[in-house]
Amino acid sequence: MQQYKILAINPGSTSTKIAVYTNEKINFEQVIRHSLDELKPFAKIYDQYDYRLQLVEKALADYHVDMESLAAVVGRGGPLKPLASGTYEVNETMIEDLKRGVQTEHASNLGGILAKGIADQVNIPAFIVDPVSVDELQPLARISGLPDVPRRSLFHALNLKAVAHRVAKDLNKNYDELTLILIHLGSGISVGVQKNGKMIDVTNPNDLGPFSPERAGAVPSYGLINLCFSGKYTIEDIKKKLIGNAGLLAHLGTSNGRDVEDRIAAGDSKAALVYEAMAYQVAKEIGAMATVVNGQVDGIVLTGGLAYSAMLVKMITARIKFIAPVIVYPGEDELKALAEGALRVLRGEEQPKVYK
Ligand SMILES: Nc1ncnc2c1ncn2[C@@H]1O[C@H](COP(=O)(O)OP(=O)(O)O)[C@@H](O)[C@H]1O
Ligand SMILES: CCCC(=O)OP(=O)(O)O
Repeated sequence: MQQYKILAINPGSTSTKIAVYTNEKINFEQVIRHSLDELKPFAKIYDQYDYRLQLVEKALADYHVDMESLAAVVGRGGPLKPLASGTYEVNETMIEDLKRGVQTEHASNLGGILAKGIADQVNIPAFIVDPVSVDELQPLARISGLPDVPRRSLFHALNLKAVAHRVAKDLNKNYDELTLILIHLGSGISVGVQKNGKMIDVTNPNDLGPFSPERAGAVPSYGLINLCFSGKYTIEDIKKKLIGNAGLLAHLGTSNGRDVEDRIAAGDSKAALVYEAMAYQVAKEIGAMATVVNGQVDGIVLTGGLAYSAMLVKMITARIKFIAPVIVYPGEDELKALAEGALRVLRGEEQPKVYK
């Protein structure tokens, strides 16, 4: 069997995760952490490019990776223009959109740019897979109460699509025939419903749905308007308040689920209330998504870091198990999902999509 060595890069807000795979087998994985102080000098996400590139190149050198041995480099895709699910070859149009953050600033905008920067050094293709702007919303799901503020499809597409494929395989069912409610329980929380292989409705963890360890989710709009026009905050302050300094962190001073559970075990009633409120909001959103498909749900899938928490999974499950069986796939394997997306193209199983 032909051997393809692939470098996968997943830039997050405080880390850059990299891994090298030979076909489906991992050779090594490294999480490069970035402290707030290290990132402070960079006004925009793209300004971090050289800094992160050097760290990735150093990691490759430390692991003695011969760049000439790579068949492709693949990065997590950012909030590009709304697009279909799949693997895309990184092109100049994409690079321009990633640089300027065409929909919004997000660390994942660096994924495709870093992949291309490294791939070009050895003349191999660079790809992204299932970027956060995968958009398969049905028309009904796009309408909000304000015509000039439509609902947008921005979510943990890479992890949720990969997990949906895993569920189909494990249940021995056809991916396209399953109806699943899929929930990424990470530092942000996405809740979506997938029917016939398409995520027909989903909450953007940065502006809708449940609150999460670091983000506000949907907040009462009147209160938010008053906050915005109080004169106390700039637009950047408000964005940071909603995305990064909200949720568990705002209520409890930590975004770490394990710390919250330790506090609950020690009798902290505020921690218990807030943690249960997060589970309650997740469950409510799952209930809402069940109505999208008239309750005809094959499975509810909990994934992401917080799905390791037996306590949280129990609290959510108690409220939703009447809808459909609950399936738990803790953690995320986005690096593997990236490598697999690149492999499908290298093996000719899938045509790379072209970003326009
Ligand atoms: N065993 C655990 N118990 C409780 N919370 C956990 C556990 N493992 C991870 N978490 C929490 O999961 C969250 C991070 O999830 P993750 O999927 O890694 O995030 P991201 O979406 O940012 O990649 C953090 O709040 C972390 O504290
Ligand atoms: C923009 C939606 C996806 C998302 O929130 O990703 P992160 O949790 O990695 O910021």
